[in-house]
Amino acid sequence: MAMYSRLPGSVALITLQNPPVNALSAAVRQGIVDTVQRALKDPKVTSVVICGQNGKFCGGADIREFAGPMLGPPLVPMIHAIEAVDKPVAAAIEGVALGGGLELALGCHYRIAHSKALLGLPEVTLGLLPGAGGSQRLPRLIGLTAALDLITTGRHISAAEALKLGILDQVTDNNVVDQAVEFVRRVAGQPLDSRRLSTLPCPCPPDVDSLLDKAMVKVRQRSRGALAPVACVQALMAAASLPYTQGMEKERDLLTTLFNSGQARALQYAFFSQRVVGKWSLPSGASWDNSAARTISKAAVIGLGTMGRGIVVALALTGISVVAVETQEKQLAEASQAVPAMLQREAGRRSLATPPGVISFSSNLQDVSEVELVIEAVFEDMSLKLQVFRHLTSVCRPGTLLCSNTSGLDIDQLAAVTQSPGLVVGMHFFAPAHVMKLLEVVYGPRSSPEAVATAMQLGKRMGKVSVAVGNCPGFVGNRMLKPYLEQANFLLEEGATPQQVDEALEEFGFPMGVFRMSDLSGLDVGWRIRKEAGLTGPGVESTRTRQGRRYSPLPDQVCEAGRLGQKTGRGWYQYDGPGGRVARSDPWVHIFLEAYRAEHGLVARSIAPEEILERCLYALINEGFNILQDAMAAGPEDIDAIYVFGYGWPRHHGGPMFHAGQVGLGRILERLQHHHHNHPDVPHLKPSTLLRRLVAVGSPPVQTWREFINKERVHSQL
Ligand SMILES: C/C=C(\C)C(=O)SCCNC(=O)CCNC(=O)[C@H](O)C(C)(C)COP(=O)(O)OP(=O)(O)OC[C@H]1O[C@@H](n2cnc3c(N)ncnc32)[C@H](O)[C@@H]1OP(=O)(O)O
Repeated sequence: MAMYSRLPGSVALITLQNPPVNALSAAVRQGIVDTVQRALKDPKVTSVVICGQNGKFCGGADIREFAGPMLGPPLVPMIHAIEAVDKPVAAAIEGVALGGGLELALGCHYRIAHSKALLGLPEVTLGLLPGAGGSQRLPRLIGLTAALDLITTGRHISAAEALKLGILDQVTDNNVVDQAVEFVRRVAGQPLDSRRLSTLPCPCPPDVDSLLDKAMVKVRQRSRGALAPVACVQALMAAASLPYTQGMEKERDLLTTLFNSGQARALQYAFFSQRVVGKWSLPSGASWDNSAARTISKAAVIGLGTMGRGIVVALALTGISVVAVETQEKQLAEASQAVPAMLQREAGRRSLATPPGVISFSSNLQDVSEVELVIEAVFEDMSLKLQVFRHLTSVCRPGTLLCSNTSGLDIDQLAAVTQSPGLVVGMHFFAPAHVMKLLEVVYGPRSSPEAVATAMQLGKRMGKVSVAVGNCPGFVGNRMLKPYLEQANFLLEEGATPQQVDEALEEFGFPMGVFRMSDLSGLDVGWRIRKEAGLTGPGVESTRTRQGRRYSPLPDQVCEAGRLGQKTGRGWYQYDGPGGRVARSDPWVHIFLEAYRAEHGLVARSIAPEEILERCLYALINEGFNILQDAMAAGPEDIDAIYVFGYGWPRHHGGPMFHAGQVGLGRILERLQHHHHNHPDVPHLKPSTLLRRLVAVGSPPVQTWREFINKERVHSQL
């Protein structure tokens, strides 16, 4: 809806009303159309101000409406009608002007914003382009180069930057509506022609073709396979070369194509799943709205390796004071140099609302006695972690939350050695911990709702997408990674090369294929885990069946050859030297694979990219269904957010579970059955019961799975 009021004097005020972000729903658009007409017809009104209720101008088109048929007045003619008004119209921008919200403001003749407002055209992040005239008006206002940047990245900019770019006419620290009213009173009667952006030419640099070509190359590299960034560049090409009306036709055609693409649906799903995971719930019934979180102001981190350092920085960036503990003197000395530098760099990169927290370094575990929360980030070794937890429970004051940054060990085992098992949770960060957006908050059977709520809220304060997950080996992300890695190794045994596997996955949209990624992370990480699991190491027979299932000793043998990935300059690829970044095919690997196949009597066959994708992705997806079935994730959105924010799953494919729905659950089931038939010794390929149940009831949409699973559980079908 939109409210109309006549302010003393001659200004009409139109207030958008659709909490929480005044999205442009059908009712709001109808309200705008009606109130603008009213202002136009009222001879006593000489100027108009448009603002939003509750300190937010407008968060853009109502994304929830995209799933249904278009109702109510369309945005484009509505904005044209505002631009055509012969009385000055100003947008009074507070909070946000995003997407259609900014496009509405661009249709106004003037834009006045509060200094804390954020502006942007983030449609590209939803698989769309600024299709309410934004792709044609913005470049006419700020020039092609700046518009390319804003529209293809979708980034939000501050009012100060918007003023500098020429998007805003005025920025104020005072009441923005009062300022806008004063502004329009001042300009009433002045000619409006030059204020109608659709009538202006688009300022372009002399090398416009080369600029557009470079922009196209850049967007294709940045998000391989994504349609929207490419369409954004195409729309801006039209703005640079065509009259406004034809540019708008191009904008409409491109938008229609994008709207009908699976990618837009996937990206909009990803937008909502990011928000769904914040509304967490546990099988016990504890949830975000019935569990109180503690606000942490003083924390400690134990262990200052790569992960520990990143966690210290992430905490300090939120204003939390941190005691950083490392018992090895050399590591402590290095960390006390490196961490402040990391903090300074990162604080400089973000404009921090609060000053960073103070960090103190210590080699003494006793120094954590006064903190409210401890995050243990020592080496991934259960006996070492147990030792640390026993020590912590004796030195920390009662009520201190004890968290472990384990990537897959049993949280309950750690809780068992403490005096308050309810105050123990996992906080699984991803490297580098101060940069990566994902945090898995792991609850054990005894973790209290308060401990989970506190860890979830702390994650949010650190700017993370925090997802509550159950306590099982590997939790959610790494548990699903296991069958994916396993399939990749089996494909090498059967005839593929690391490059072929990586190329298929990168073509799908992963920034890095599985072997390139393993080289980056270090091959010894998985090697150590397999040794601990008794799968490899001295005394273990070198067969291709271990613990009753197919096993590939290939990655162990690569490690045994001293090839641990980028850090040793050799792994699945070769690099310029230790620490090198550019992966090149290595003849050693090809000879090694041939010798391995010959030793085991394997005949290499040619494997199509489709099979590579099916084997790797469907095995991973199948494990996702097992996780949902075991109630280790509350819903498919949780799994998808984990994969998008922590594992490089291409956002335009929504996440593994969403992708399964897009491909068709029947098809996934059929292909898993096919591959399991061919590889009966691979349990990960055996279709999960949940997948079968979903197919049996007609493959309902992903948004309904959560409810379905809960019902099935009640009726003991799972
Ligand atoms: C063509 C396409 C056109 C013309 C478009 O305009 S597409 C839409 C472009 N706009 C955006 O992409 C903005 C999306 N929203 C955001 O980025 C953020 O929500 C925000 C910056 C506006 C506010 O952030 P924050 O304060 O953190 O709040 P939440 O993100 O949690 O959002 C609160 C609830 O509002 C819902 N929401 C937000 N924006 C929209 C929208 N455009 N349409 C519908 N609903 C929206 C969001 O889902 C939250 O809902 P709940 O989870 O509370 O139910």
